[in-house]
Amino acid sequence: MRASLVQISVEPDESVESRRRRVASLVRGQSDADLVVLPELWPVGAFAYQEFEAAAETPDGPTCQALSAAARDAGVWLHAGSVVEKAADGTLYNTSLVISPAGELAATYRKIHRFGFDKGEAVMMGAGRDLVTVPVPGHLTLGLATCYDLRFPELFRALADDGAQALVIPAGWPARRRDHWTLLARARAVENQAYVLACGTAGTHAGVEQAGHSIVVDPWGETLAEAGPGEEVLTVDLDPAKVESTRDVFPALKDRRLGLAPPSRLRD
Ligand SMILES: O=C(O)CCC(=O)C(=O)O
Repeated sequence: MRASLVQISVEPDESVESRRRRVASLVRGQSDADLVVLPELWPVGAFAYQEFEAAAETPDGPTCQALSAAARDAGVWLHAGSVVEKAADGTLYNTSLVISPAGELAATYRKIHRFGFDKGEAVMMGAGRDLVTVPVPGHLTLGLATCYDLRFPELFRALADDGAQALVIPAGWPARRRDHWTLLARARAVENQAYVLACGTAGTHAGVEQAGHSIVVDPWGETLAEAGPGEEVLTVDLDPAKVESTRDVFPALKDRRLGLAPPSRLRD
């Protein structure tokens, strides 16, 4: 399975509409891939809180339409990163879109852990509640998470329990915590014996310099590829058999002692 992570630069001098056109064209250029992954909230910028309301759309809105056409033209599965979703009741969500090679919206995932503590996304957006896995026929089963979710290992263990073999994490991770990003990406791969495909943004928006450094880690924890800080496409071949062989050769997941974890404590 060939995966291409498209690390997009998000800068304030480019409009949402022109970035959408540019990104659709970048996706069309990835027709050699089976799966293309984009970052978190790339249309508006993950830290452009003031613009969330104006940029909000439905899951099948303009970003989905532009990217569905691009996925169909390229013949790829597309994790289109996330958009600001406005639900029917007016609540905003940070929602990832997965589009099939036929250009159909195959899955959505609302970010469960909202970033910002007492401001930004944490107060402006609703929290997702559903785990989402997406089988890519003939390839790997994807487990979906977004940015700050990376800090919550229990989410990834639940995704692995649900059959995830590749953990796909679009992000808008700040440069000043770049070490956490790569460390946690590797940790999630090692502890779940799964591929990690973590796609971040480049550039600076809303005064927050982005880390870039998108990274692909294999189920043994080896970094297969890591981007630099700027706009870049990272292309990596993944071997679906490696997940099962790693779990067979080093069957640590079988040694779990269940019942030690506290019950789920999702905040509203
Ligand atoms: O956890 C972090 O350090 C960054 C998280 C973040 O930027 C986000 O979730 O948007």
